[in-house]
Amino acid sequence: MSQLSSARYGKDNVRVYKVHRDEKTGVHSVIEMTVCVLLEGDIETSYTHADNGVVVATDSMKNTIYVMAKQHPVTPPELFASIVSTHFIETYPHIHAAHVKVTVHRWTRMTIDGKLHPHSFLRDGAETRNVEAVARKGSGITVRSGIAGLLVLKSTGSAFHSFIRNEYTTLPEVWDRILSTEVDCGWTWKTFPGLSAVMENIPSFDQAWQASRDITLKTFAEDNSASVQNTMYKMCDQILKAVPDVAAVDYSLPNKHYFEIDRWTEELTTKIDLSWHKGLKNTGKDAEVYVPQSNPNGLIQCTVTRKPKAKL
Ligand SMILES: O=c1[nH]c(=O)c2[nH]c(=O)[nH]c2[nH]1
Repeated sequence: MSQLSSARYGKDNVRVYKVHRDEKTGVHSVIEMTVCVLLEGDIETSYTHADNGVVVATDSMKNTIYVMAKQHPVTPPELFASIVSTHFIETYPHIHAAHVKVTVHRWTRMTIDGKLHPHSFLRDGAETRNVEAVARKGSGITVRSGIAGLLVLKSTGSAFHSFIRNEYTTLPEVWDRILSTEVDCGWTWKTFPGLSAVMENIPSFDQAWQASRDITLKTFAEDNSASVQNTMYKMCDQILKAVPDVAAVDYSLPNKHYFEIDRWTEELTTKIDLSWHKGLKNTGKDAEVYVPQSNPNGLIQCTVTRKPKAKL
C-alpha cells in the first residue's frame, strides 16, 4: 500500500505589472514581478480520492494575486509576499501553509539629457530581487529575501593555491586569476509573528537589500580573494553585522572559469597556446586572450548564522 507523504500545489510564473501614477508630477513608477503560490493543508483527498472539494483552483490563486496587487502595495516585495501568503491561510480553514515567491525584475528609470525620465525605463541586467514568504498557521511568517542573477567579474585580485594535491590533481596553483560568478544570495529574517510585525519592519526590507547588494559588490571588488569560499564568508559576516534582524545569510556562487589558452589538444599532441602563430606570447604574465568556459563549473555554497551568545 502507498501513502501520500507530502503535497503542495499552486500557480507558478504568474506575471504581474503594476504602475503608480503621481497625478501632481506626472511621474510613473513601475514594478514587474513573477509570482509563485504553493499551498499545503488538508488536501490529501484530492490526490487519493479524486476529491476536488478541497481544491482551491490554481486559476483562482492567479486571480487572487491580481486582486491583491490591485488592493495592496506591491513594494517592498517582502510585504506583498506576506500579504498574499497570509490571505490564503486566513481565507481557507483547511489550508495550513502558503509559500509565496516573488521575483522582481529590473525596470530602471532612464536618464535622458541628464534628467530622470518620468515614464521610461530600461532592463539593466538579468539581476532580480527575490523573496519567499511562508505563512504557517500558528507559526508566523518566515521570509527569505535575496538577490539572484547578478553577474560579476574581476580581472585580478583573486588567487587559488595551497589546496590538496594528490594523484587526482592537475590544476596549477595560481596567485593571480580572473574571478567571475553569478551572485545568488539570501538573508532569512527572524520569524515574524504575523502580518503586523512584517508591516512594522517595512523600511528594513529595502535597507537590507541595498546593504546586502553593496556589501556583495564591495567585498567582491576589494577582497584579495584566497578562494570563493573565503570571500563569500566575508560577505555573509558583514551582512549579519549590518542587518540585526537577519538570522541567516546564504550564498550560492558558481565559479565561472576563464582559462588561459595553454591547453593541450584533445589528442594531447599539440599545445594550443597561440605560440604556433608566429611565436605569439599569450601565457603567464603575457596572457591577454582567455577562453570563457560554460561548463563544468565550480559551485560553492554556504549559510552563515550568528554564534549563540556564550553563557556566563
Ligand atoms: O575558489 C575556488 N574554490 C575551490 O574550491 C576551487 N576548486 C577549483 O578547482 N578552483 C577553485 N576555486
